[in-house]
Amino acid sequence: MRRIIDLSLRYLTAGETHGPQLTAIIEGLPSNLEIDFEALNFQLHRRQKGHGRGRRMQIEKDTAQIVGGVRHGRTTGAPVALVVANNDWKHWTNVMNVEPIEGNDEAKRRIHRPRPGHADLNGGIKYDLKDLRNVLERSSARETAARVAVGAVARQLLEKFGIRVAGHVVSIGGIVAPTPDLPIEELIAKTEESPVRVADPETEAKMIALIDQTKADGDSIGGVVECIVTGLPIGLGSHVQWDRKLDGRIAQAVVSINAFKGVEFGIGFEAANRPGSQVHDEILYSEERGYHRASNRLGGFEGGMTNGMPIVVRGVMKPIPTLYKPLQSVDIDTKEPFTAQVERSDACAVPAASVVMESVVAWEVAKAFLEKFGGDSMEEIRANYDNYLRQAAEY
Ligand SMILES: Cc1cc2nc3c(=O)[nH]c(=O)nc-3n(C[C@H](O)[C@H](O)[C@H](O)COP(=O)(O)O)c2cc1C
Ligand SMILES: C=C(O[C@@H]1CC(C(=O)O)=C[C@@H](OP(=O)(O)O)[C@H]1O)C(=O)O
Repeated sequence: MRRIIDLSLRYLTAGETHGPQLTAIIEGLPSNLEIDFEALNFQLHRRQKGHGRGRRMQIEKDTAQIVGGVRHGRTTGAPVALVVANNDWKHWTNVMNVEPIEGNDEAKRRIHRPRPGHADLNGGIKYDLKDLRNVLERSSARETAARVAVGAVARQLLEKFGIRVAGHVVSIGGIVAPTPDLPIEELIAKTEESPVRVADPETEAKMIALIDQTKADGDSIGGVVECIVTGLPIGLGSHVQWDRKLDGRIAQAVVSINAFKGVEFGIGFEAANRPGSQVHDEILYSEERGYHRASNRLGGFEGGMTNGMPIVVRGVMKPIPTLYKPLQSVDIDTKEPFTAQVERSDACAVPAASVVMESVVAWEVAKAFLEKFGGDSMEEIRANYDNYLRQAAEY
């Protein structure tokens, strides 16, 4: 039998939210990529911030340890293994290790009243698990800490080729931030210190007040986040096969983030309301810039390929499912109506989610980059990249 070996860049994560740690393995990185550990941990730190998060974020101080594939600060070409420890584990060892049996303390922690909007009921039925904690533990967005660590490595690879990934919050609970028409460096600087990751102080104050009110009401809110990727060559992704279209792959990655329900590129759904003349980006040519566009309404993609303009992608996050004033549910033991179980929870995680979105987008772009310019070492990739840029400049 012929075995098909997947040589592309890939990763897997493992670990439970209240288990000892999260683990990620990245396969397919080239050798000689310098890893900046401080920059990696900075991304994890950014994901923990944001107004509206619950107490868990005060317990955790996320840092990644690299336990494979890196020596002397550089990748060796071997799989890179990363772990992020859960500080909270020490409070959960009994709950995680002792089976809940009628009458014991752990039985009180068994989850049997599924939360609408979370994975509890579907996961319980699918995997035939009578303690819905077995679903919650893995469906928790704690897993996104591992994805941010992985995305931070992808970012570092992209940065070596001048490709930068940034993000910010567009709206929270219906409050929309004015569009920041700023160069990417200024956008990062202006939104970085904001507890809701917006550039405008007035919007920031309104969003904070709404999050506080929502929390006081025992409710939750979602929002829209935007990610921008600059410095891209033309031609990442491909039109020739459905699963090689990079916009499609980014869409999948974005909607895979916990609580994300939709995605759009450039003007997105607004394209439905305009004639073509106000949607398509006219093609220009100059000696110094080569082919470029008069606008970027399509968010950097045509035919599933980058067109050299920045990728602009937005994702919508629904409100957090766990409500302190819980919704109607059913007890899976008795089938009687009950309100859903309440677990410690965030009221709004939109600012944190914007960092997760940057990370998954960085990953998809890095994967497409290596598909096009791939080699076993950074030096080989650099040579392939330079050669392509020369070829494209002569086109
Ligand atoms: C950064 C982040 C933090 C989250 N925090 C919570 C939380 O505290 N409580 C909760 O119920 N859901 C939280 N969620 C959302 C759930 O993880 C998510 O709704 C759940 O896994 C079900 O998946 P789905 O919403 O994608 O269908 C969070 C999501 C993200 C991205
Ligand atoms: C742990 C994180 O987010 C968690 C995501 C989450 C959920 O249901 O998705 C529920 C909460 O879990 P806990 O009950 O442990 O506080 C959040 O804190 C994190 O982002 O690192």
